[in-house]
Amino acid sequence: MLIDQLALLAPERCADLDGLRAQFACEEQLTAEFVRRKWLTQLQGRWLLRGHGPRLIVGSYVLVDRIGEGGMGQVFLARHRTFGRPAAIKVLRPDRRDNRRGRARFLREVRALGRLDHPNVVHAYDAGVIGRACYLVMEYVPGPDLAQVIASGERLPVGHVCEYARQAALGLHHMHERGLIHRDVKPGNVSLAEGGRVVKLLDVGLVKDRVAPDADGDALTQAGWLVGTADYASPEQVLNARSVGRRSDQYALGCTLYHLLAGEVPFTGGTPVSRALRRVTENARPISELCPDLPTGLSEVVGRLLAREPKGRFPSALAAAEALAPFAALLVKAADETIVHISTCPTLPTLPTIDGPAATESELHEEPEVAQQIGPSAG
Ligand SMILES: Nc1ncnc2c1ncn2[C@@H]1O[C@H](COP(=O)(O)OP(=O)(O)OP(=O)(O)O)[C@@H](O)[C@H]1O
Repeated sequence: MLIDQLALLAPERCADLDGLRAQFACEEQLTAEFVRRKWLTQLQGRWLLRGHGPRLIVGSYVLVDRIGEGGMGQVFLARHRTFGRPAAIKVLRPDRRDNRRGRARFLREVRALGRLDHPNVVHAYDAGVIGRACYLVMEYVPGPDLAQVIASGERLPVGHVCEYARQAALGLHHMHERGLIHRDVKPGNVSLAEGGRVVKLLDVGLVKDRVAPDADGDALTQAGWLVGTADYASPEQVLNARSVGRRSDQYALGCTLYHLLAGEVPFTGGTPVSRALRRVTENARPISELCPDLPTGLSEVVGRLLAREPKGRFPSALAAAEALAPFAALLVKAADETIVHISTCPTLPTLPTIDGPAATESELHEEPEVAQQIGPSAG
């Protein structure tokens, strides 16, 4: 049976299998029963029923469920087949596979992550190609990400926000030391792990490699700030994506920090493009006008991160982290409980687990669009 061959069931379930097999006429019914019992996820059930079971296996991992999709990739929750540890697998989107830029951006993320090793940057475990599908296996970061926190309407304590920004700055410093510029720092790319205690920078697909620039110059990301989110891009990135430097990441981090503290981005109103252009000619409204109760000195730190000229910012992301430390440490020391109370964020999606909700009959028979695209027979 395919389920056995793929070793999809947890070992403790296998003891009950013979009895169950006797009760069901065919493998399809048995698969549906496994999903009903939550021994298989809905994704696994759907793909098995559509005959795409083998595509659930990606290298040493088995796909568990779909986490989300970005401009470049579809991201899946997966489990190591031997060790059982979770991982996130990003697969280049089917519509990008024949696109030179799409592939280049994906491979750029793979190469960049392979050079990084820092607690505040998502770890890469593995990468590979199956058929035409490139994939990247990463540390699974359960979240929520800071965009989800903002969307939930929950206003985090200032100390927590500063600690998150401090850790993100340390992650950026590590990247900068290795010649990489993130270029897409925004709340959605800053995610939380370990119950909200640890920040992880995600999605380094727009990274600029100062050590080994791409053969096609920087044409790959000329529109980088548009690809990223215009509300967080630095003035120099708005003017010319090629001119970004390490301090551009500080500006984007400053916008992220501002958004978390004030509940809005530094420039509001108008269109995304008009907001981005205003950044070139205007200073951000001082955060102290929106948040008069911030601790003394924090507004200056935010203002320095948001300096229009890069030379007005901190000399390094490490210096920015050090400047944020006094505002972060005060509250982080006192917090020995989970920092972000996910249950109080009503809009956060439930992340899929093997014990997710049971599938409905119609969901089980949905066309597994993604499955068509993964695996040796996809190409
Ligand atoms: N290592 C990871 N662990 C858990 N979730 C992840 C991981 N990497 C990405 N994700 C989630 O998967 C989804 C898609 O991520 P991805 O990085 O592909 O795109 P994005 O940042 O949403 O968009 P874009 O690539 O266009 O900037 C997001 O919800 C992201 O939070």
